[in-house]
Amino acid sequence: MYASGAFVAEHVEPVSEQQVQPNGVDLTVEAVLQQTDTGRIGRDGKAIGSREPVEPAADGGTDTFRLSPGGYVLQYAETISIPDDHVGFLYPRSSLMRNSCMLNTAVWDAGYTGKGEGLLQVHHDVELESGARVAQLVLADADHEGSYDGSYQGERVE
Ligand SMILES: O=c1ccn([C@H]2C[C@H](O)[C@@H](COP(=O)(O)OP(=O)(O)OP(=O)(O)O)O2)c(=O)[nH]1
Repeated sequence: MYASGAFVAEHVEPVSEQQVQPNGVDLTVEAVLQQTDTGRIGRDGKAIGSREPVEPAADGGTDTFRLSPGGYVLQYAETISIPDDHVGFLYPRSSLMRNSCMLNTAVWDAGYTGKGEGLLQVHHDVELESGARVAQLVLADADHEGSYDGSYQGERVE
């Protein structure tokens, strides 16, 4: 069973009322990166290629990422903590999809804490304001053996 948005909100920081949805919590854009060299997925390890930030344009006092078609790494602004007995899934906001963009995501493991990342595919020019809501995190009940102890534990958490 999926948890309510109010329950998910207890595991997202910071969170405003506007972000809390009936079934989940919206996450917002903190930064957009472009990969600049080769990464590697090996049998026993992996390496993430270097990335460079896309500089936002200052639009009447608001920072806006103006993105042309391509693949970008999007960094969320919120720290997520996936509680025991749950697994997290992230979906794009449908308005992003309706604007010819897609956010690709993976599994959010029980015990993970951090500010995660997603792959943003842009199929038509789009503008994303810094701090805009782009995705929704949901939590489902899940059995698990052990808790997340991988290389991304605590990422970007001060
Ligand atoms: O779209 C997603 C999905 C998950 N995560 C976070 C939560 C998850 O628990 C963590 C690690 O994901 P995964 O286990 O898939 O990473 P890996 O590639 O297997 O690396 P490692 O073995 O170091 O964990 O990344 C994201 O940032 N974005």
